[in-house]
Amino acid sequence: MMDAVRARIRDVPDFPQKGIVFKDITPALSDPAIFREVIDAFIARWKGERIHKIVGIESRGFLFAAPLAYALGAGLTVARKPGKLPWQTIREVYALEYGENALELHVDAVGPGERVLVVDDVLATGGTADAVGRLVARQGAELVSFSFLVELSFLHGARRLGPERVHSLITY
Ligand SMILES: O=P(O)(O)OC[C@H]1O[C@H](OP(=O)(O)OP(=O)(O)O)[C@H](O)[C@@H]1O
Ligand SMILES: Nc1ncnc2[nH]cnc12
Repeated sequence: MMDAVRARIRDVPDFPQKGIVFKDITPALSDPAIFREVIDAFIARWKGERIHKIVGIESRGFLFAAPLAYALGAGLTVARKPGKLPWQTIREVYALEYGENALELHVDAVGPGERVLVVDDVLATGGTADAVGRLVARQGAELVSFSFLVELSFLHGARRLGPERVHSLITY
């Protein structure tokens, strides 16, 4: 299981800067059978978990959050880079494997009583997902888990997020 998907994720050395080995997921998306296998695996993990809303993280997280929300019958919302969301927002700053950034969420994106799943393509240091977890918590929603296609375990992002609330389809 997942071996065919793993085979379609390629390493790109020194992208976007020297010393980073970038996991390029685009070959896994462009093959229809592989893309289906990925989305079906996310669905299999989260169906029956009463997820009310999925937060997709800009930008590659959107690719998985949207079909998963559709399949689960959950709502979809987005955590975006600063200045992209038109309504009133809250913001959290975070350090990335390569730099620093911030993410925003609409104030009414999630709220009390909602079971929320945060979805992204890659878990590296966990800084990005942790920031989104803080945004969700600030709005009083219940953060059920974080779910990723790829986890780079040597960067210990799961330790940072809390291993019991981290799910990954493929681990390196
Ligand atoms: O665990 P971390 O160390 O925080 O890194 C993981 C994040 O980095 C990448 O996003 P990036 O900021 O490159 O944005 P993109 O998806 O728009 O390319 C990736 O898609 C994750 O969101
Ligand atoms: N090495 C990596 N490959 C792909 N996405 C990433 N996001 C952060 N680090 C990454």
